[in-house]
Amino acid sequence: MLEIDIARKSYPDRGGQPHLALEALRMRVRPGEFACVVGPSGCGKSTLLNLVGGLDADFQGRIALDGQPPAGGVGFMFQEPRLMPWLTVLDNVRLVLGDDPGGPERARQLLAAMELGDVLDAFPGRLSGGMQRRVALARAFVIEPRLLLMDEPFVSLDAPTADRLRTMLVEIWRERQTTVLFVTHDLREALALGDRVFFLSGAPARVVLELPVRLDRPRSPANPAVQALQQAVLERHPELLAGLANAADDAIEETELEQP
Ligand SMILES: Nc1ncnc2c1ncn2[C@@H]1O[C@H](COP(=O)(O)OP(=O)(O)OP(=O)(O)O)[C@@H](O)[C@H]1O
Repeated sequence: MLEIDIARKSYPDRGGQPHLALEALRMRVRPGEFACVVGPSGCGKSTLLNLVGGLDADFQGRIALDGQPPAGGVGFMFQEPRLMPWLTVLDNVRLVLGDDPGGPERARQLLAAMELGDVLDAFPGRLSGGMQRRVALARAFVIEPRLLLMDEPFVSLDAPTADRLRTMLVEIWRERQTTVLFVTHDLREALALGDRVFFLSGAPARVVLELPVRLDRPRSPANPAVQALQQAVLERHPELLAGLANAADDAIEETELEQP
């Protein structure tokens, strides 16, 4: 179980005033659950992931994974793939493995599963944006993390590429039962991916709504059931609409594009 109880997280020095980013933020994520976090731009989503991943310890509160601070066994995937340009695809994934004897074989298998078996020796500069994200996805899973933190990993990709990556992510997640905390601006993406969606308020961010998603998988953001759920959420909680990038009008447009 991932337990997040953040009493306060503030940043110093904002025009002389401290900026209170998170306050009274509480979340519980079950083992193996795919949890999504949505919220307005700048509300503190990346801050939350940094605290959960132990990249920032300067906060008041408690974060525990199975009762312990979540040190080690935590994987990250960010908005940018953050690959080393001077290393090949295979070496980028092997880089995070340390001395793990089974690691290199696992790296090859994961890259093959990501349909990157033919470009193991290529350098990242030669790859498309979607391929680079697939390398980053393989790198995130190769350490077999207990917890995977994802910060808008599919942003700024075209829709079919992002969809394909989501499908691949859900496939590996289901095989491995990794606990995932996935941050996105896009409510439809959250509803397509998550077992549970946490909605954050504007700063100081706290959880204002927690929504279990019980739709069958596989789901895509364009799936009518996902769109209907999005509409239902926004009709019932119009206050959420203000801050979310994915306004209801977008959903209607996409539904029309889906018509035969
Ligand atoms: N190192 C820092 N020092 C000072 N203020 C910071 C720092 N990092 C973030 N902030 C501020 O804290 C707030 C939350 O930032 P954060 O990046 O966590 O939001 P976010 O929800 O991830 O944003 P976005 O949706 O734009 O990705 C913002 O107002 C930001 O300016």
